[in-house]
Amino acid sequence: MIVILIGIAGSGKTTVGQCLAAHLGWRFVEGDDFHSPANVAKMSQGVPLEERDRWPWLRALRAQIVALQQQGKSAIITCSALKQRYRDVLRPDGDEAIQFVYLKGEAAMLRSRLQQRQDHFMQAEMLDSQLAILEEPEDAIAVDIGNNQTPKQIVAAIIARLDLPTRPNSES
Ligand SMILES: Nc1ncnc2c1ncn2[C@@H]1O[C@H](COP(=O)(O)OP(=O)(O)O)[C@@H](O)[C@H]1O
Ligand SMILES: O=C(O)[C@H](O)[C@@H](O)[C@H](O)[C@H](O)COP(=O)(O)O
Repeated sequence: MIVILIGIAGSGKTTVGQCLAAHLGWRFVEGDDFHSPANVAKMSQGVPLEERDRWPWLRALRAQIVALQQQGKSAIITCSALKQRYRDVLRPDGDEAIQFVYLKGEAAMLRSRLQQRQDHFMQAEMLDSQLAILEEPEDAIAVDIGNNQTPKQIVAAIIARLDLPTRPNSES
């Protein structure tokens, strides 16, 4: 099974995704690693990506998903995937073995997190552009990330909502 954590920058895709993958003993695939150097340079300068910048990135991630499925591997993947047509690249055929989990949080909290986050090309100034293009997914399981929930609590909520197996010897 492939679980794709989606949402606005700062929603915790990487943090929660690493925690969830460790808990399940699954691979973790960071979607941001599939950006071209040109995309990273653009975002580092505070310039939001355009559609044409996103297609190669999304297609590369899709290729990774297909490769994982061919190898019979389960994985947690992160990708903002803010628009329906981006999600359709990642899951073109409605494959039920690929599940989107939308980390849903309020803009003020996301902004404050991005202001505090260090060493990342995506700065807080980019938040408004992300909020502007977000198409709230109808094809995802939405998980609330508010109320000061810890990553572990959010992981537990995802596991419960998706009815995922937990390893007997994994830490909670
Ligand atoms: N549940 C949480 N509670 C508090 N801080 C969090 C939580 N999840 C993520 N963070 C912090 O918020 C920032 C953004 O998280 P990150 O995982 O990078 O989000 P994304 O990958 O969606 O952009 C990071 O500094 C991270 O440590
Ligand atoms: O972790 C984050 O801060 C975000 O996920 C971030 O890296 C970014 O959102 C995309 O990778 C860019 O693509 P979009 O402009 O399509 O979100």
